[in-house]
Amino acid sequence: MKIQFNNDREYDIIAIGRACIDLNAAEYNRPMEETMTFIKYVGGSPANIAIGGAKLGLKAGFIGKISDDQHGRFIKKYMNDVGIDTSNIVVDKEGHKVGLTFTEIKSPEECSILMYREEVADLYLTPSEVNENYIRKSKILLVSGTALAKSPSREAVLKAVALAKKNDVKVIFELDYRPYSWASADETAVYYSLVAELADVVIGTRDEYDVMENRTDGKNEETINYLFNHSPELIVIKHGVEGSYAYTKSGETFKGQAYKTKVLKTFGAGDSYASAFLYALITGKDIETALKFGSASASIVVSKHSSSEAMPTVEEIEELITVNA
Ligand SMILES: Nc1ncnc2c1ncn2[C@@H]1O[C@H](COP(=O)(O)OP(=O)(O)O)[C@@H](O)[C@H]1O
Ligand SMILES: O=C(O)C[C@@H](O)[C@H](O)C(=O)COP(=O)(O)O
Repeated sequence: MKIQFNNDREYDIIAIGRACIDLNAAEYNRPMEETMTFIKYVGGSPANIAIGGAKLGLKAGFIGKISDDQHGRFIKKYMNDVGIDTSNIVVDKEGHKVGLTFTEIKSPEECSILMYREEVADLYLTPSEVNENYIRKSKILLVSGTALAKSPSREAVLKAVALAKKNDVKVIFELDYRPYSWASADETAVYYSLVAELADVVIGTRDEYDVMENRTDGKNEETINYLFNHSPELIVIKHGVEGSYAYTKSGETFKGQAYKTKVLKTFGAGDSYASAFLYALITGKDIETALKFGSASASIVVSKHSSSEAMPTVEEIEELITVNA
């Protein structure tokens, strides 16, 4: 099965949500309390996915809100420099700052992130800052679940999803669950299921689907039976190093294997996976190949220091797949 996209569109992918700052521990194998130096990168899951896509050659755009300061300008310049259209990134005029994510690398297996997301600019994106004329130019609208955590960003995203559906733009919902911004598990489940039911493709980890279903120990079969009663035609459920599954509405199941690598840190896997998986779908590859692209991209990024800057090229991904064939 292949997903059909509108090929007459100027953009391959427009992402909506946060563009932030990652501060990744420069010193490895120690807790954050003992980490004194951090290296700055652009971060934020949807920004990382757009950056990954642009590095693979996709024409990408971004809808979001950044701070009117040095960090906001750094983000915009970086995104421009990698070829992302930033015309629909709004600069906040009310003093809201971009989110910061500090990362801790205690060991390759034991990594964590610490997010500073109080009153962040991205959650102040308003519906009036979402433009139909922009969204209609894209094949895909990539929605990050975190952008649903608070109003007015929540309504801005719901407007974007409605406009995408009206204009035959495929809605890809990356569950991207970050507990920090949400008021309660019930609220998260309400908005996650609302958007998942409207999306064409849903991507998330098993744990994130449990958040959507407001349960623990959920089963993939139950998740797909529920979602295939609604709009989704493709559902991707990731299981960390155990690999990932793609399910199609027509009843096929595909399994993607993780590629072994020398892991430096575990974060960045999900965003690199999503960008390469979507790249493969957009360029007409089949789902099995898309799973390989996602897994290979993630394998490359977990072996490097950043999430955004480390995003691989098509050649690097293809080489890894070939070596492991
Ligand atoms: N330690 C690892 N080594 C190699 N590949 C990995 C590793 N961890 C994850 N991956 C790859 O990244 C994909 C997404 O990882 P996962 O941890 O499920 O997502 P997230 O980062 O969103 O939590 C996996 O399906 C796998 O292909
Ligand atoms: O999404 C964020 O705001 C933080 C990211 O930029 C950070 O690099 C990260 O945690 C990525 O992890 P992933 O979701 O496993 O790809």
